[in-house]
Amino acid sequence: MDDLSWTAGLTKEQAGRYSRQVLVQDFGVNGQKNASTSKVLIIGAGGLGCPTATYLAGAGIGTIGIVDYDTVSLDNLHRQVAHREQAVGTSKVESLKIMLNSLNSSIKIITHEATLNSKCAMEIVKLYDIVCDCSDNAATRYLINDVCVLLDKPLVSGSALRWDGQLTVYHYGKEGPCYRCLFPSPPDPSTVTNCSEGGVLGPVVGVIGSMQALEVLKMVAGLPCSFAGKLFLYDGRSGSTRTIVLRKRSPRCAVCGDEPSITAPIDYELFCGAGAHDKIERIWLLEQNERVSVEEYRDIRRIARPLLIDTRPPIEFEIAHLPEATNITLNDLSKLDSAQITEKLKLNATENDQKKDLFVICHRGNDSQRAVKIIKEKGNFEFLSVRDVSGGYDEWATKVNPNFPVY
Ligand SMILES: Nc1ncnc2c1ncn2[C@@H]1O[C@H](COP(=O)(O)OP(=O)(O)OP(=O)(O)O)[C@@H](O)[C@H]1O
Repeated sequence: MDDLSWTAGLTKEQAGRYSRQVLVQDFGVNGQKNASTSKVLIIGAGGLGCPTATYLAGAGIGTIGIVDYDTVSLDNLHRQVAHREQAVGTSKVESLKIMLNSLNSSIKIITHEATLNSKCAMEIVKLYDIVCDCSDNAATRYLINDVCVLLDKPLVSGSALRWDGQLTVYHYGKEGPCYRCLFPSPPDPSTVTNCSEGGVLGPVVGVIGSMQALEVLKMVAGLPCSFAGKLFLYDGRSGSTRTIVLRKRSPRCAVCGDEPSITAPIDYELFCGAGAHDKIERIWLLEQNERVSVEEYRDIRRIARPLLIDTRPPIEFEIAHLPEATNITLNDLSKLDSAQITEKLKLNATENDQKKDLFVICHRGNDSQRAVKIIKEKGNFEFLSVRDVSGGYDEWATKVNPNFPVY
């Protein structure tokens, strides 16, 4: 009788090494066997890539590919925990490979010391089953997204800045949106910042990178992903988390829509504009008390359906309003209690258990400020934040949608 007949397909070495995760219900022997034949690509060997790769190597993912063009610098070490002082000045992919090999010599590590760009991305990505975006700039995010759609690969995407982190799984399951469905056009460089400007705390990238690894392990075990079609937000400062249900795939998306115009990688530096490199989107990282500009509100409603109160008189509401708006005048707002306001907003049944951000809009941005004050004074409100849209419908018509009727 050989070893395999009584270890249900795991070798003696595997059964011993991975026993503590094989014992986990729903992961089990099947998850472990799948892990050993899976090929996962990690793009970016930095703050997110280090923890993601480390946990995947520890878990026994059979083949791990790493792409990065950069060298380790001293100011990387506080968060890029796989790199050591002696690696400063040397290639990040080599430094990470050395660490992963020392953790688990039974897996294969493939290094791609290169800038992932339109020329090489298809050739590299097609070698793998699952892709982790651990990069830090808009051009690379669009590139990875498009290539994953074109090659039909699931994409586990993370980002982090200052105290905050985000995670989502794109292009997994038929209805899930891709990055481009949510952000058809690149962020305005003036509204974004990066870690070298804004800073980032090491444990925040540790949390998000670890979660990226966990989503990969669920995929290889054939379990549902927790964040396909959802955006996980982590505020490390307050310790709070929330999960937003994202919009479904857009039939008009340029890459995954019904009639895609992008059928091969494009020029992403050009698409994102000069200076887009090393940028990270700032959406959802707004301070709680900030008013939102009409452009910010436009970006927020692109990725989720927000709750919106429109305080204008009913006759003006009838002329035109945003589809998500509920009409509650200032007068009515002052008479209603918090529960009645919530009831009027008719929280979406599938998101009932989730707290949401509430926005208020009016004609020019004056009443909306009063409304925010009134709602906050009531206390006990059910919302994560209450903010108004600065400039109201007037600015919406000038800066976002020139077809919106002005009166
Ligand atoms: N197109 C790309 N091809 C290959 N690697 C990339 C690409 N875009 C970003 N990266 C890599 O992704 C990693 C992101 O890591 P991280 O966000 O921690 O920032 P960093 O560039 O190492 O540090 P800092 O922003 O502090 O200078 C970096 O190592 C970067 O070189």
